Amino acid sequence: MLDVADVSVVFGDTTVLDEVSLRVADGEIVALLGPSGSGKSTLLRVVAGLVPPDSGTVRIGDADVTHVPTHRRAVGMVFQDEQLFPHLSVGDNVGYGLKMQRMPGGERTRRVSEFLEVVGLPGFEGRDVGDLSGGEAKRVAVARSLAPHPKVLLLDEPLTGLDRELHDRLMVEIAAILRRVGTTAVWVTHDADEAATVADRTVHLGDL
Ligand SMILES: Nc1ncnc2c1ncn2[C@@H]1O[C@H](COP(=O)(O)OP(=O)(O)OP(=O)(O)O)[C@@H](O)[C@H]1O
Repeated sequence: MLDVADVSVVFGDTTVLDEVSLRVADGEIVALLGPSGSGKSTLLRVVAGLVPPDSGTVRIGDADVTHVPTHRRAVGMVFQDEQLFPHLSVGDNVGYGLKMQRMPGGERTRRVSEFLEVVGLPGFEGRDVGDLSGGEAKRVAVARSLAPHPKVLLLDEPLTGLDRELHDRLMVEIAAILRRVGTTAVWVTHDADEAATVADRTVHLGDL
């Protein structure tokens, strides 16, 4: 589903990614481990189309997307400091990407409620995001990223900054959601235990 081949990224005179290759099968969850500054976020940003590689290719499904803009790559993202749109309801947050895709209102409403159910928050459409707990907000962010049916989901240390108990609970919950949906995902983490819990396979950036 995802095929990163010989990707290099150079910032100034520093080579951050040096001919990195990574393949992720359909429905597979891969954990990407590596020390701080090793280029994990940069690799996700290349897959997302936010950083153009200096060389190499990115394929998603059957398509070479190396030069395709982010919004046409069918990639979902969940970041560490994920911010929901504070001025939008929970439902409008989850439906945001669908609106961008110009999905008609009725279908959008159904898709939003489907994904709020998927993340265990049925009926939360009208809630104010400011009233959500940290765990609920994170699950809304996951619903928002999954609702447009991304071909690949990229998670960049999605649980960093949460207290241990919430971290451990959400780690299990989110991994179960991704499995249920059959999502193909790359999950960046510093934490080898988190990697072992959430992923089908763990890769170390230094080995790629
Ligand atoms: N746009 C940029 N311009 C210049 N240097 C950058 C840019 N983005 C990242 N870097 C540098 O590239 C290196 C890799 O950064 P990256 O964020 O990919 O690492 P990481 O493995 O995700 O780190 P962490 O685990 O700390 O988040 C770092 O040295 C960083 O300072």
